[in-house]
Amino acid sequence: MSDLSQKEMQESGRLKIEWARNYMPVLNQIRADFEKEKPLAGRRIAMALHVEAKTAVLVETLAAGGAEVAITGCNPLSTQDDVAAALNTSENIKCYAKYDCTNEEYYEAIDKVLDIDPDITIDDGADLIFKIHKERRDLIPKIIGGCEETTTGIHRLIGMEKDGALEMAVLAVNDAKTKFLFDNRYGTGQSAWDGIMRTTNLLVAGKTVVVGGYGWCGRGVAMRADGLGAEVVVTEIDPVRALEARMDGYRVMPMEKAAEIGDLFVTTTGNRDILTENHFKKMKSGAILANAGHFNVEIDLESLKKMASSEKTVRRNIKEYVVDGKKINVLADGRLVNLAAGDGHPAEVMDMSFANQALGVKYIAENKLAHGVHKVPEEIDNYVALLKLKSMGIEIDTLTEKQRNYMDDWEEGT
Ligand SMILES: NC(=O)c1ccc[n+]([C@@H]2O[C@H](COP(=O)([O-])OP(=O)(O)OC[C@H]3O[C@@H](n4cnc5c(N)ncnc54)[C@H](O)[C@@H]3O)[C@@H](O)[C@H]2O)c1
Ligand SMILES: N[C@@H](CCSC[C@H]1O[C@@H](n2cnc3c(=O)[nH]cnc32)[C@H](O)[C@@H]1O)C(=O)O
Repeated sequence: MSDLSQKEMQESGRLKIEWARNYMPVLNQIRADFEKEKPLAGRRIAMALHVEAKTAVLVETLAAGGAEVAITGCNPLSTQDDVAAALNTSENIKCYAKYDCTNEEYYEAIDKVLDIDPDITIDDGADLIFKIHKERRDLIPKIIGGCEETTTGIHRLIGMEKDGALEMAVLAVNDAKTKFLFDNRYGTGQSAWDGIMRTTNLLVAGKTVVVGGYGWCGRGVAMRADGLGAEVVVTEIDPVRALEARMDGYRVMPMEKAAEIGDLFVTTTGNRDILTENHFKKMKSGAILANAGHFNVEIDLESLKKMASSEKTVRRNIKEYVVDGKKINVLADGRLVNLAAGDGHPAEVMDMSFANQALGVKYIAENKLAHGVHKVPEEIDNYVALLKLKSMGIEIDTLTEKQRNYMDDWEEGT
């Protein structure tokens, strides 16, 4: 990509954005409404999201609503530089993201985004909010609210709220039904496999796939592995989820045991140390490890590096570590395999996630929210679902008055 001229980069990014936009009907409807109503006129929005085509469609929707937007990445390996270049040609949008940036560059870009002096933030992992609370506290009085895209980000913000440390309102976008039921499950289910398959060019059928965590992402990853012909093993720490995995037809066991039989491991927990030294020692030669959860600590790379007698890149986005003469392959440096080694979720699911973001930002702009973590209002969730159904040409029934009364009536029996 770096061999392309700036103009070619912009054109390549623009084509990607147009392609994604064609499959994001809900966000397109919201954009049309925003263009007419300008609900974000005069607003300054700071964003840290994966900078790729679908995110660009969201950014342009917010700008169409009248906002000035500054954006950077939320993962050093998920930025697509051509999309970033295209965004920088749009009016009222400034993009600071860069693929494969150093830690220093990553946080410098976060600072640049915050220099817009935001009244609204949009995060994926709460990087902006943490920076604001720790180092840019002068910004706090002007901020009217923020949106958080992902499960782990919300867990941490709730932690901050409990400690009395959260000094702004945040909308928990991940927890909207039209987000996590589709994005985390069907999105991660498809895009993690897309990333793994395009990176390895190997067959999934006949392999033993170990999925770490059976939350919404884990369910999607397990379901699609099953569909591709793998034998699926799930590891969990939550007894109810472990039971669900078993009843959904998968084998359940501790990672200690799964490590011995897995060909391919996918972590989806949002936690750390899911695959560690003990497990690496037990793995078969040729084992492939990928992370589709949160940061690059689900796979304990530090230990793996220490244990390995050698380490080399054997294919783009695959690092082979030799441990006791066995080859252990890690995809995308343990970062999100769907974004760092793929193009992220399909446009149709990001359509709903980002519709919640756009309407969430409008909601923050129009309501004075108290400090703390707030739910996305049910009306927004249902509106997104209805628009999506409409775009798919699907109609549903509505309750009659008689049915409504019957459901609530405690006096009606058999
Ligand atoms: N790759 C992506 O594009 C993508 C998309 C959505 C969410 N996420 C991220 O993926 C992670 C999971 O999200 P989710 O919505 O599925 O969350 P979730 O809370 O529904 O699921 C996480 C599961 O992991 C389990 N778990 C925790 N520690 C474990 C351990 N040590 N061993 C085994 N299981 C363990 C939990 O019990 C839970 O069932 C989060 O970090 C989220 O931010 C990634
Ligand atoms: N910033 C952290 C957090 C995990 S990202 C997980 C989030 O990424 C979002 N996501 C997945 N695919 C895409 C995409 O293609 N574009 C933008 N966001 C995406 C998805 O909504 C999910 O909640 C990290 O990079 O490690």
